[in-house]
Amino acid sequence: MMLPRGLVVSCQARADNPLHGPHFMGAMALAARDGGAVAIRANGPDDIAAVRAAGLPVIGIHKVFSSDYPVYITPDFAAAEAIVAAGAGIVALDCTERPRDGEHPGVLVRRIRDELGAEVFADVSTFEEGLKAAEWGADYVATTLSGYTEATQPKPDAPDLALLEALTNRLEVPVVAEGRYNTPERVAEAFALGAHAVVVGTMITNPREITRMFVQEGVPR
Ligand SMILES: CC(=O)N[C@H](C=O)[C@@H](O)[C@H](O)[C@H](O)COP(=O)(O)O
Repeated sequence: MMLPRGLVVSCQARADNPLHGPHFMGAMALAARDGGAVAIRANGPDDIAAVRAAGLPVIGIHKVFSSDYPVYITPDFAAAEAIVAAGAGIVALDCTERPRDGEHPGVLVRRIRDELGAEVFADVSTFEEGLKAAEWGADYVATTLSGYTEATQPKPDAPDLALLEALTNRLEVPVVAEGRYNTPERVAEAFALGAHAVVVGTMITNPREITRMFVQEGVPR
């Protein structure tokens, strides 16, 4: 198992974010490592190649947006291949069975393991999706997509601890908590419920959103 127990920091910034680009994401990864992160989650070959310099295991994703399909996190085999070539030892992908421009997630899980020799990190939104992903052979199951699929909307402010607990109670594979874990207390709660690791993104690596939160919640109107 490549992913140690502990805190994973997601270092991602979209094109509209002033911190977009491998230079900034590489620096974020070094900061996260120095702060005690055990692994980095990053998007796309360029950022993945840059965050590798931190020397931690990399959970790679490849976001490919489409106007026709809802699935965008590593939707096909070519996307997975590109991020493994860039240095991701673990490939995260959308394991919901929603329509996608790519292979069925069960096929992707098998091919990523067999043909690319990488571990598979299944991003799911429901208990049933988590069970299926584990059956397909995923190495980790994560709550990443809870709040982001039709079945789980509207998106709550809090993380989906109920889903986390249901999965940790049932599955043998390590379960990872991800999505809206934005305080140390919430991270601690996830470990108490049996999470193997917790992924934190926005609240560590997105200063624009952090600033927005301080302004919205702290500054009188
Ligand atoms: C749904 C989706 O596309 N999630 C993405 C997955 O990589 C990222 O945008 C999130 O930032 C990440 O999951 C971490 O979550 P949070 O930023 O809430 O700590």
